[in-house]
Formats: sequence, structure tokens, C-alpha cells
Amino acid sequence: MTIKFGLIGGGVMGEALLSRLIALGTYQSSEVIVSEPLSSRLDFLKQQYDVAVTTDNSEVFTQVKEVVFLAVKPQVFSAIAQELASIDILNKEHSPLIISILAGVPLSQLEAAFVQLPVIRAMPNTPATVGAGITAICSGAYTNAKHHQIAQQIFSAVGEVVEVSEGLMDAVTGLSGSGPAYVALLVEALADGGVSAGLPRAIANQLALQTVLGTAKLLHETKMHPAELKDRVTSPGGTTIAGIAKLEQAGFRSALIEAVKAATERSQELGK
Ligand SMILES: NC(=O)C1=CN([C@@H]2O[C@H](COP(=O)(O)OP(=O)(O)OC[C@H]3O[C@@H](n4cnc5c(N)ncnc54)[C@H](O)[C@@H]3O)[C@@H](O)[C@H]2O)C=CC1
Ligand SMILES: O=C(O)[C@@H]1CCC=N1
Repeated sequence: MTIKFGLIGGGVMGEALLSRLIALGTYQSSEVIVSEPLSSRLDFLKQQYDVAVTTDNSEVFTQVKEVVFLAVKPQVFSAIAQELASIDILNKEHSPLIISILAGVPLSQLEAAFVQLPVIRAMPNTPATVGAGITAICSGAYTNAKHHQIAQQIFSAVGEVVEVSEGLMDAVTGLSGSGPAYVALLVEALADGGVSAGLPRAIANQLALQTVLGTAKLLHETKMHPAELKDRVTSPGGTTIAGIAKLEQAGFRSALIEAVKAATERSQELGK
């Protein structure tokens, strides 16, 4: 069987993508190879997804025919680039498409490491695990329509896809890449508020989670502006405006704006 898809880095995001691609049949298990230094992860991925595994990244580059998917930490990128310098990828019969989801690492660095190979930089997020992710992609200089279609197919298997210019990728990282963590904090804090107000923990968790999920669904399906929904919930002299006044006092909106800006700046730093 031809190996079409190679994953370098079988951690949180690598597995999130892999699990969906196999479940949806985008790639068969027998068409996939994963490279990962941790033997515990390798054993788990092999057992869970029945894919070929290796600790040698060069095996992925020499075997894969279609896509090499880079999902290591940005801090590991220069070591991998050095490893690759010794492999003659260009003389392969088929040059694979390289897809990188590394925060901050720009196309210029990727293309310097994968000389003349087609590269697509992408930023997915963890809801990809359940098919509810959103991924922004931007294409490098050596890509064509076929590469573009492959990337679209991979990321639409795990949620929505948007295309942005590369200059916006760090901002995407600060908003939707990191955003699931902000929303998780919100759910946790809402539940804590409920517990503080006397609710049992399990009920508070359920109320908090379904409130966030339901609100997102309502906004998504009706396309209502968030300010309009806020106004609809807020009765004059009622409970919600009392809560909102406290949020404003504590700088809730400003805190979120600053969080996205700080994460964007960190993404920019990671690419230097
Ligand atoms: N976690 C997230 O929500 C998101 C992460 N990303 C990006 O995805 C990348 C991976 O992040 P996570 O999956 O969260 O990290 P992770 O730490 O869970 O996974 C990285 C994996 O790479 C492996 N690894 C380390 N050195 C390696 C090497 N030399 N060769 C091959 N594999 C190696 C590690 O053992 C680990 O299993 C990062 O670049 C991050 O910026 C992008 C979007 C969202
Ligand atoms: O925290 C990080 O650096 C990665 C990138 C986006 C989400 N997690």
C-alpha cells in the first residue's frame, strides 16, 4: 500500500487531525506513517489507529507520496530542518506537500528548510478533534491548485477552513488557535461562580458548558450580532445588567482583547 500521509509529531494536535482523517476515511490506516520520539506515544498511536510508526523522521520523508504534516513544537523546528538537510527529498519521484501547523514559523523559514517543495502553513485548533475546528491556511510559492485542494480536504475533515494572507497568521494563532483555552477558562469560571452561589458542582458544570455551547450555536445559526443577543438577554433593571456591570468593572472585554494581542505577539516571537 502506498504511504500517502506522514505525520511528524504525534502529540495533541497531530493526533486530533489523524483521528479524524482516519475516521472519515480521508486516509486509510495503511496509508499513514507517524514519526514520534516518545515510545509510549508511538505504541499508543499504533495500537489506536493501526498506522505505521517510526522514531526516524527521515523515513517519513522518504516514504510519503502525498503529504508530510508537521506537528512538532516550534522550538523543535530547527533540529528537524537540520535532519532534513541530509535527505535528498527533491530527487524523489513525487515531491510531497509539506503542511506545517507550527505556531509562528513563517513560510520563509519552512521554504528555506524544504527547498523548492510546496509548503502550506496552517493554524487549526483543538475542536478539530470533534470536527468543530477552524483552520486558517496560507500557501507558499511552490504550491499549485492540487496542493491547495489537498489542504482544503484535510482541514475540512476537521471543521471550517478560511484562507488568509500570511501576515495575518499570528493574529489567527492568538484568536482561534489559542482561543479554545480562553473559552475553557470561561466555562470553568462560570461553573465556579455557580458553585459560589450555592449550586452543586455537577449541575454548575453542566449549566456553564451548555450555556456556552448553546450561545455559540445560537449566534452561529442565526448570524445575530453578539451585541444584539446581549441586549435580548438584558432586562431593564434585571439580573443580567447587574452581572455585566461587574464584568465591565473587572475589565472582562479588555482582558480578552489583551489576551489575543499577547498570544499574537508570542506567535510573532516564536517565528524569530
Ligand atoms: N495544541 C494546540 O491547541 C495547537 C497547537 N498547534 C501547533 O501544533 C504543534 C504541536 O503542538 P501540540 O500538539 O500541542 O504539542 P505536543 O507536545 O502535544 O506534540 C508535539 C509532539 O512532537 C513530538 N516531538 C518532539 N520532538 C520531535 C522530533 N524531533 N521529531 C518528531 N516528533 C517530535 C513530541 O514528543 C510530541 O508528541 C505546535 O507547533 C503548535 O504550535 C497549532 C494549533 C493548535
Ligand atoms: O499555545 C500554543 O503555542 C499553541 C499554538 C496555538 C495553540 N496552542
